[in-house]
Amino acid sequence: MYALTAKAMRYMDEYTIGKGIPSAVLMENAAGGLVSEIISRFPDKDTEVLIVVGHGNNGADGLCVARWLIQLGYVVNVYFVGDRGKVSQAFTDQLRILTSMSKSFRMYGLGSRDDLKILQQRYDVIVDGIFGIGLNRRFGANFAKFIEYLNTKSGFKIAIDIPSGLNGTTGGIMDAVFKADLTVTFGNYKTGMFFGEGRVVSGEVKLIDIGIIKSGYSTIDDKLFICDKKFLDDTRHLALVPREERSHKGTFGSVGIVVGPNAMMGASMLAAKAAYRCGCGLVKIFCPNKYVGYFNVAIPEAVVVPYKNDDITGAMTEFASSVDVVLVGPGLKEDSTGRILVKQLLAMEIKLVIDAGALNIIARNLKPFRKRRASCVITPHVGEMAKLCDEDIKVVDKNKVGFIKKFSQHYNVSMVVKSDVSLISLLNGNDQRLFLNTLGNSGLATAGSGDVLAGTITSLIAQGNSLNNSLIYGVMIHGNAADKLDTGEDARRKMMASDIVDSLF
Ligand SMILES: NC(=O)C1=CN([C@@H]2O[C@H](COP(=O)(O)OP(=O)(O)OC[C@H]3O[C@@H](n4cnc5c(N)ncnc54)[C@H](O)[C@@H]3O)[C@@H](O)[C@H]2O)[C@@H](O)CC1
Ligand SMILES: Nc1ncnc2c1ncn2[C@@H]1O[C@H](COP(=O)(O)OP(=O)(O)O)[C@@H](O)[C@H]1O
Ligand SMILES: [K+]
Repeated sequence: MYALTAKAMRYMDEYTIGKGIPSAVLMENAAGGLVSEIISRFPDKDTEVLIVVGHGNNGADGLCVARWLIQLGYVVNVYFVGDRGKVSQAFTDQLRILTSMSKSFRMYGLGSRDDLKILQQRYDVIVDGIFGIGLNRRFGANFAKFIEYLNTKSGFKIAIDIPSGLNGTTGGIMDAVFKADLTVTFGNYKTGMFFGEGRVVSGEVKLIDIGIIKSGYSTIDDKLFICDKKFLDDTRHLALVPREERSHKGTFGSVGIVVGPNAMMGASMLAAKAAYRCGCGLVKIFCPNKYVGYFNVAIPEAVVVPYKNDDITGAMTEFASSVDVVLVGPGLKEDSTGRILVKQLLAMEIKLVIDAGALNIIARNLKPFRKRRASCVITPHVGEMAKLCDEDIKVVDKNKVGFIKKFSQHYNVSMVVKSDVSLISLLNGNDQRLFLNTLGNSGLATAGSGDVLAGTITSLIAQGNSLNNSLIYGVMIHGNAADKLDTGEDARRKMMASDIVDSLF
């Protein structure tokens, strides 16, 4: 299941229609899905429903929903807020069917001042069919005022396909936006529901299968595969190597964590704990002599390998060669020793997870990264990604899909760009696949949760999983750990990185 841009979704609609499925059938399927949602939440036939329709196919969906509800015996009023001269063919067809089947039906909002009273009534449910994915420009003050008026009304608010005023691709708001409690979306999620204001204004999102023909996806470049709980549960056992019963600690691989001389030690400690919690057999920590005692106390399960400042490179080569995968970056300072450590690791033929401070070092000079011999994955948050791309953070944040796509291809690296909805790019030769993670919650917005993710991914690699699977399942398992703790707003408020470690698996 994908999230698509508005343009790609229109293409998929047209592709499906071109394969012989009439638009009216898609619309009937869409309305059927939406009506089922209303019935399950409002089974009482006395429920009063206001459906607001624009002149396009989103409005046509609204008319189709009205017909179903009227037939089922609900109390329904339909209010038109479009341009009468521009109604779409589907709108005309749906209106004709509706008026033929329900002789007493009357659409309000066509000019009579009395119609305002209909709008001002109290409704149990308000359905928004003003704009869908056809919204392609700002709509100005009148529409904005109307939508804002709807937002002030009481009643459960349902958006058809996407909330009117939300840009289906970017999540930006065009003048005003309908604030939905529920969005019933058709065929695929729209990318705009996950970016910008999208998550907030869409409310709960229900995806309805309307019969879109799947072969059309193959030509769409920017599709984002959705990583949700169902995908994690259904595929985890297929993607990750099983834990053998006939085993010893060597069976499950070793993680090496490189700690710099002026490090924030807590970050490496969290990563080390997460690595153990995710099942690797051994965690080794390469750190300055002066830190040995702290690590021994904080994480007695780890093997601490101290180094002196006079032979860092030799000691590190030996250390990195003694483990299955190395993690560098959490807590790492951008000083001269940090730079030496990163440069050295990039030059080695090892498996490497690069995070945080190490990414900032790489961003200053991308040449060694481009020429690296290490097979690696990188885990920047949006700020680190902006540095890597030498761009303003706001510019990157607005077009994360574009930046991850390009960077991942250009530097031939699988990666995640972390945020409230993380994006993942997996490379397999020339094949690039993009994913959007929906697991996790605002409890993760706490210092150290990125270190826990880095430890999680590194541990999965140590156990023999591919870099790509470790990256994507690491992100999902990390988000799921936070979701397991999420019993409500207070639980999200008090969540700390250490709690997330304890909730892994
Ligand atoms: N094509 C199909 O067969 C299907 C379409 N469906 C529905 O159709 C919707 C898309 O319909 P449309 O493409 O007709 O467009 P919309 O109904 O989303 O947009 C409304 C109309 O407003 C116009 N418009 C755009 N921006 C405007 C602005 N700023 N001010 C004033 N008018 C503006 C557009 O030209 C369009 O005619 C989907 O969101 C979905 O609800 C679904 O029923 C699924 C099947
Ligand atoms: N609001 C949120 N909803 C879901 N996940 C979040 C949210 N905020 C942060 N995260 C996740 O938490 C982690 C934070 O990582 P990062 O920014 O590197 O933190 P730190 O450097 O403090 O460890 C990422 O995996 C990110 O996707
Ligand atoms: K809508």
